[in-house]
Amino acid sequence: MNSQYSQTSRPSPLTRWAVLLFVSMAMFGNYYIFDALSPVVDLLQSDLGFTYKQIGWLWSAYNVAAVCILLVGGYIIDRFGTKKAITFFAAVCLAAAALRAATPHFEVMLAGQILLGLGAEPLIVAATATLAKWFRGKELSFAFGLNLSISRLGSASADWSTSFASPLYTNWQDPLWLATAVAGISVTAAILYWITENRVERGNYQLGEADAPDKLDVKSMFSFSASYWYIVALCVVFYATVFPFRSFAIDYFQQAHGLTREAAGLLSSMLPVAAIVATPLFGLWVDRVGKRSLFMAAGSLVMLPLFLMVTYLPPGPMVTIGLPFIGFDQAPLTLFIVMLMLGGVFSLIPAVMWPSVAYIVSEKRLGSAYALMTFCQQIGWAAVPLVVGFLNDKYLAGPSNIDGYIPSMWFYTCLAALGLVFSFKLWQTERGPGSHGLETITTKSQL
Ligand SMILES: NCCCC[C@H](N)C(=O)NCC(=O)O
Repeated sequence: MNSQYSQTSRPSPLTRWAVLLFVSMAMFGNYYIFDALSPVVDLLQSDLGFTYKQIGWLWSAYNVAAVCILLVGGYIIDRFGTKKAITFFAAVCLAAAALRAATPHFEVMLAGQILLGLGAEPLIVAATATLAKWFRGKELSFAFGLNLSISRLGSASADWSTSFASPLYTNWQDPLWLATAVAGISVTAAILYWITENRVERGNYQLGEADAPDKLDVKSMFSFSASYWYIVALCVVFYATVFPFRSFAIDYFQQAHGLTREAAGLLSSMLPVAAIVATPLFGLWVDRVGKRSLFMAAGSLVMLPLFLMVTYLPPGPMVTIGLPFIGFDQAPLTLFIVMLMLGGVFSLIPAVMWPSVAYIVSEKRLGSAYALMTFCQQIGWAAVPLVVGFLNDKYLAGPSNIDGYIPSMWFYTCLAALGLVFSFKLWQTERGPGSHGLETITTKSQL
């Protein structure tokens, strides 16, 4: 596979950064649409009579669809190229967002979420392939970091919409139409990327080929090392804890802690906001000092008590939270501290975990390794909202019975405990003869 630009005919840095901007804007929309459902959870219940179980299904439908499409998404990207694939999948996300907003029927909304899973996850894979194509041999890690930060800005913006678009939150539908408009930005950005790449191709510039997009290589997947499987296991339980907690967080803060929707949105947005700033910084730090599995174990340890802290600790005094231009509101100190710590973990573990795979797996198997990891991630992430929705319904969780949320908080804690076990096993392995250098490789040692 030719993976290098020809030195004489490389596109200008400006073109490269324009591509990063367009692809990242497409990802911004992708993350916004996904997260736009969280702030309307209580409205779906009050206006449409949805149960927590049904809402759990809305989240899980996304993952089930993603699991299916991940098996063929790589082929589609390979066959049609990244510019067509990104535009196509962004258009699928737009259709999904419109379908989800169009009617009050659960089945139609479920179809919208399935369509979103079919569009959004392969769009992420196509975006990764695009960055690899345009930035290989250049500022690839930095480009990935910026791309993830802009994506997380999409998540944060969906949370902030409870403040900057608060007039829309008189009904369940208008915030979802806003998400559909944001999906339009995604499609526009994808088209701009297509035009840019067309110009580059017409100018006879040579672009490197991306790594083969993520495809599942069933034969070789069982020969990955123990360290790889510990990372996959951590990935599964980590995202199966954080993403579903985020999905239910705004509603949980409103119902169990009596916060306004605005305050709950601001509090929930602390997770992606912390990640926007801290993820690239943690990446730089780990590159300098190594100790990757120790960092993952430390992150898992910090996460362990957080769900019990929000459940059992006294709320403490009210503090002002928020950001200029977005808004300010009041929230209990305990929740603020917990979300700050969770934001730290949400920055640290992804910043260390995803790049660690590259030290463990040979370059030619990276595509399969990441595809398999994402595949497993989706399965865990699909199951947990169903369990949480079931537990909340079974124990009649709600403002008049806030103890009904305790079982789901213990469930998150059990998952976090499993994460600690897997990261500890990884750390043990990486300190022994089976080490891949996760603890020792640094930017200095590679010079
Ligand atoms: N809110 C969109 C979910 C993105 C899922 C994606 N497969 C993923 O895990 N990305 C890495 C991350 O940390 O966001």
